[in-house]
Amino acid sequence: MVQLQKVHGSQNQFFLLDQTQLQQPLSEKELVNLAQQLTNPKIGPLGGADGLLVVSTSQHPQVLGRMRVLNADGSWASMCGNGLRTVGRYLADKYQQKTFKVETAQADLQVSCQPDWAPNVKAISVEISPVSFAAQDLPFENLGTEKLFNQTVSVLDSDLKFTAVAVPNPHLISLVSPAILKSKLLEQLGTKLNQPNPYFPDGVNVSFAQVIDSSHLFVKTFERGVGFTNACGTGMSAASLVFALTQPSEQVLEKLITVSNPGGFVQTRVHKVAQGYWIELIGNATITHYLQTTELQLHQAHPDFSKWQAVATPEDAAYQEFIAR
Ligand SMILES: N[C@@H](CCC[C@H](N)C(=O)O)C(=O)O
Repeated sequence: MVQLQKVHGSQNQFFLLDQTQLQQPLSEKELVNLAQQLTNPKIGPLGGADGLLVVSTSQHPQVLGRMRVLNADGSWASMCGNGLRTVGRYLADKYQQKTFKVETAQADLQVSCQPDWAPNVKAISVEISPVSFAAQDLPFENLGTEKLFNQTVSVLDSDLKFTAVAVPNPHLISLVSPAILKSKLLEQLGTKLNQPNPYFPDGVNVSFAQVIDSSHLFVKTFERGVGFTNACGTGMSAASLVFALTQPSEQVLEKLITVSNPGGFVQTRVHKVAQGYWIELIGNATITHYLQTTELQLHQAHPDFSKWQAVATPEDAAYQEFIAR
């Protein structure tokens, strides 16, 4: 039998598959198909999810494992902050280690177990990096600039100021008023920029952030390859960086920021180093269910999810109680 997990970070939901359990690891094509089917709310188990996290071995020295990320639509993502916390927890449990690195598409990133936020609410801190503002790293084009930093862009909106930043997955961030946050604009922009468009050829995660005070943001994200999610870890990290850099009078660098989101909250800290910036992202890493299936099922073009066994853990109830408080 093979065991998968259903996990979440701030209720950004994923299935987690450790390919090292399999006699024959899934091919790239099989992984894409599995992600599309598992995450589909109409046919996937447990109401689907936002993505599939794929764990495998890493050949890099001093690294505990490798994480790859598939969005719900089957596109690959170069990074996932909420996902890395849950993969970090998985590897911490598997290898009984508290501080280690995980290989991701562009970098080996630091993970460290934190004290539980509450009984049955495990917390993990992860490194979000590398950070780049260069157009070719998102990529974006036809916006009349090589770097989009706190600028209006008439083809996107006449008033809002945008920053484009790769962490390293691509994000477009705007600090907005509560009225804009409530409007349809985020959905309209997210939809426009995640279908074929002249500006972001690979799509982009779009986040609106409301500054609540100098140590508190609220961030909502329309994700590339998914749509609205309860939270986007890299989006909240990117928004914290944009807040720190565009509002220097708030002196946010190196300080803990609480970032609320529709699924709960995380904490971030923006660090300035010689090479630029990196962001620390701290938040829950919750296992909601263990799923059992056969290796044969995973290789099927149309897995029969009615044959998969799901066992709930007490962790989601604990998380819900924690955020309600
Ligand atoms: N939810 C994630 C980001 C997942 C990938 C993203 N949709 C992309 O395509 O870049 C997070 O927590 O960071």
